[in-house]
Amino acid sequence: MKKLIYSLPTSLFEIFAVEFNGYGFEILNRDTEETVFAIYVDDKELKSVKEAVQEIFEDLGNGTLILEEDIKEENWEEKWKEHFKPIKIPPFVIIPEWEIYEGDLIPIKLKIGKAFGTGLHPSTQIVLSLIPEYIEKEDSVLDIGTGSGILSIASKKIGAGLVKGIDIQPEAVEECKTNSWENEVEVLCERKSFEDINERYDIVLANLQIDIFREAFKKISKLFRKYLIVSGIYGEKERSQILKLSKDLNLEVLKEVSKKDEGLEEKWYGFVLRHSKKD
Ligand SMILES: C[S@@+](CC[C@H](N)C(=O)[O-])C[C@H]1O[C@@H](n2cnc3c(N)ncnc32)[C@H](O)[C@@H]1O
Repeated sequence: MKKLIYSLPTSLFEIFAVEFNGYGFEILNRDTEETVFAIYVDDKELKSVKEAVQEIFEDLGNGTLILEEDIKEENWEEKWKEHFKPIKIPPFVIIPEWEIYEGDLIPIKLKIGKAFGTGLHPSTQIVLSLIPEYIEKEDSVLDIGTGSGILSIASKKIGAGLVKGIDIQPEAVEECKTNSWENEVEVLCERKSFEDINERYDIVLANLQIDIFREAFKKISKLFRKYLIVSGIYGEKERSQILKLSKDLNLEVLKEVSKKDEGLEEKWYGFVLRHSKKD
């Protein structure tokens, strides 16, 4: 097992985290200028992980590997256990699968894996906070880019009917299945792109990226009946872009939520949209 310690300008860190798809980080130090973080990686994955990080650094035009050190295999799980504490986003609490929770919130148990959706990211938290308000009992839900399955599991736990979680990454689909099983809820986890979905769902959850929305918002907007919950929008520029895309498709903004991430200059945004009555 290796510990790779990297440094990035703080303004770029979240972009990196999204690009790197939630592999799992430990933030060692963060101020407004710089974020220092560690990635723990299996020896056999070392080369591919380092290359993937390097490629993103090149795209971002910044980022440095500070240190690479061996860590003992037996410390590995303990390391994660230190890092992942319960995250409360009422009415939900996200807990690592080894944790026992006895409070009043609705627990979502997650195994630590490679897929995005640990619950730490503001874009995930925004959707979680909107789910109880907009999903009614027995609503059908399509969770585009399900990652760990976190949003599908939350939907099911508050009473949704059929819930489908799709992702193009095979690891995500596996984690969606494992986590649904751990939480004793039935989610249909499938390896699929939203481009290949043709049926409509009451609710569509889409915590994706602006590039995807720019290219395929029309397609996504055809997949929901009641509400489309969009997240993964970072900063004022992307916010204006999504508002323009919505207006062009006659989608009405019912709610806008933003969340500041410590150390980052701009905020993350999420939106609840519905088909405008004029449609
Ligand atoms: C930001 S993560 C969201 C994970 C989780 N839903 C959450 O809210 O934490 C976005 C996910 O979308 C997936 N994705 C990207 N393009 C996709 C597509 N065309 N169809 C389905 N999933 C896609 C990625 O593999 C990734 O797992």
